[in-house]
Amino acid sequence: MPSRVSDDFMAHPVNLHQKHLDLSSVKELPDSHAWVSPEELCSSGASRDTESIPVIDLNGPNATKLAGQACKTWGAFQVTNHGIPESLLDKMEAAGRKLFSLPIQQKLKAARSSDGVSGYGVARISSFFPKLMWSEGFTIVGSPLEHARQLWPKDYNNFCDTIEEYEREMKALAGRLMWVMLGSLGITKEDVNWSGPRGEFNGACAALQFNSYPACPDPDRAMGLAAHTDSTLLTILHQNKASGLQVHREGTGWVTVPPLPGALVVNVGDLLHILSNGLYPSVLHRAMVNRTQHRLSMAYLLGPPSCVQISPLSRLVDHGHPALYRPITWSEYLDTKAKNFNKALSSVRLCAPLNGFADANDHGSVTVG
Ligand SMILES: C=C1C[C@]23C[C@H]1CC[C@H]2[C@@]12CCC[C@@](C)(C(=O)O1)[C@H]2[C@@H]3C(=O)O
Ligand SMILES: O=C(O)CCC(=O)C(=O)O
Ligand SMILES: [Fe+2]
Repeated sequence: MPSRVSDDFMAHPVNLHQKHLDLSSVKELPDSHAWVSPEELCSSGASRDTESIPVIDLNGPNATKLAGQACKTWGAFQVTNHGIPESLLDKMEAAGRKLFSLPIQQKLKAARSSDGVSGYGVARISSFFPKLMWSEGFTIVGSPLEHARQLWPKDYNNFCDTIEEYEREMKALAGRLMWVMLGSLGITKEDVNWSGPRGEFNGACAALQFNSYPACPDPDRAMGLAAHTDSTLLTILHQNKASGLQVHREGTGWVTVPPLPGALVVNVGDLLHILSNGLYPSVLHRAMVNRTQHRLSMAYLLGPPSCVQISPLSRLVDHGHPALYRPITWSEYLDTKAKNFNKALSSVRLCAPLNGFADANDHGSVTVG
């Protein structure tokens, strides 16, 4: 997946030394990481957080209906009773903590290459912003073995075993969630031929992303992970007990998603937005940082099999509801995202909305700071 440094980034070159700062040892927010100036800070109002995304019991009798409502109105929900053992979530969190606490020189041995997807580094979307984010990430696509070996030459097996177990469990949960979410639209296994004979999404591609947000000396002026939508069908996110995830809703603004012990956050991604012909809008979200706690999150990013062209499901398309998006594969979409970032979804759109307003997901006007 080639990514091209954006013109915007070129206009704001970043000092390469600062690109790999050891954030946990920085005592004062450097200008390279200051998203908000002291003057702006005085005038910016705090968000109220009077409501948040629904919490859905996956084994509850209304799970399908509630998930459908949540996807339509928020593009996200939290799920409980999902069947992922808490001990596995704890093990993954510990694995992430161990990884990010390595010395920076060690982490850089597993650095993501400029044209690669896997490895250690800043968020891929960094190139679209003039300032750096207060975070570091580690992406796994396929086997983690090579990078784990570079990080822990003598002791990489534990990490790989934990990742493998987590991916297995997440794959099963992601398939189950897909059917809960699609089921609410009346979609059945026959409507999605690439889901396989038993609808297990066996050929699906996925990525795993660890995010680390060290405690920050000036959190109100920093940004953990800038506002974005995920280029996925769906994303299953686990956050540790430090809050920071916010989702955006039209008319409401930014809303915090509080960490609930044992719960997982489910986000609608751009490809499910396309598949549902816009009925489930992908959710704009971001991560904030805080002064005292180290925040960790891990995302399981589910995509379709690489050869599959994703387009609006034919059951959702008729005379009154024309297909709004052209067919596109996941890797083609990731390329488009790497070039166009938050304009990627509208660049795949076939016809402009009748009311003349922007696509529900075309968040070009939302301020990210
Ligand atoms: C499969 C994916 C999805 C990616 C790219 C690639 C691997 C890493 C994913 C993320 C994870 C962090 C946010 C994001 C915006 C980023 O910078 O890297 C995601 C991006 C996307 O959803 O577009
Ligand atoms: O850290 C978080 O809560 C958000 C992470 C995220 O959005 C991502 O990895 O795509
Ligand atoms: Fe995300």
